[in-house]
Amino acid sequence: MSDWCLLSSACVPLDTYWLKPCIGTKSVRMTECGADFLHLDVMDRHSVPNIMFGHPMVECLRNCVGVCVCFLPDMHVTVLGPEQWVKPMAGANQYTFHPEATTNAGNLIKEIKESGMKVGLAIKPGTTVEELAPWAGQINMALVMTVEPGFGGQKFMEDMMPKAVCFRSQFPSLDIVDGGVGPSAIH
Ligand SMILES: O=C(CO)[C@@H](O)[C@H](O)COP(=O)(O)O
Repeated sequence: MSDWCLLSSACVPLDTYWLKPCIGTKSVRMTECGADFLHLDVMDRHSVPNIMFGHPMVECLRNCVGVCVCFLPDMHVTVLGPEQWVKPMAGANQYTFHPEATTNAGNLIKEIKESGMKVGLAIKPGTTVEELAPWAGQINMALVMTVEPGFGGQKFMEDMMPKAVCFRSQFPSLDIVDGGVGPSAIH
């Protein structure tokens, strides 16, 4: 038997040591610059072709950010079976899911509220306002996606604006757009 071995050090980016210098510091900076809350994209590769954040991140971020600023994360959950992550994410401020990903949006809204979180409903570019409207009276945020979910840095889809305008006129406190919002999109 040979007498050597390789030593591999685990780098789990889910403790404050790893998070604080990157996401933690950036989150604090965004809040100091005027962001009202943090929007954390949760992706599972099945619902969108990307993987991002998991529920342990809520706790870790709270530990490294919460001491400095008011920690109000909105978890934008773009996964198959969004029901399964409600309890693990119960420390977040808001749980935003896609009605396209569940067969029982009404029940999920109830579960999220019972877990002490606000409710957001997000619609992909291909989903109509009509699919979200029936829930408008029960939610805190309607997220009209202005990019296809999955990646940051995409171009703002101007043709989604009629949906936002429609929500703003019917439910003045609700609509918000997500994706590609930068100086060129704000006019
Ligand atoms: O939910 C998503 C993408 O799936 C969005 O939240 C984007 O992550 C927004 O990124 P930017 O367009 O602002 O870079």
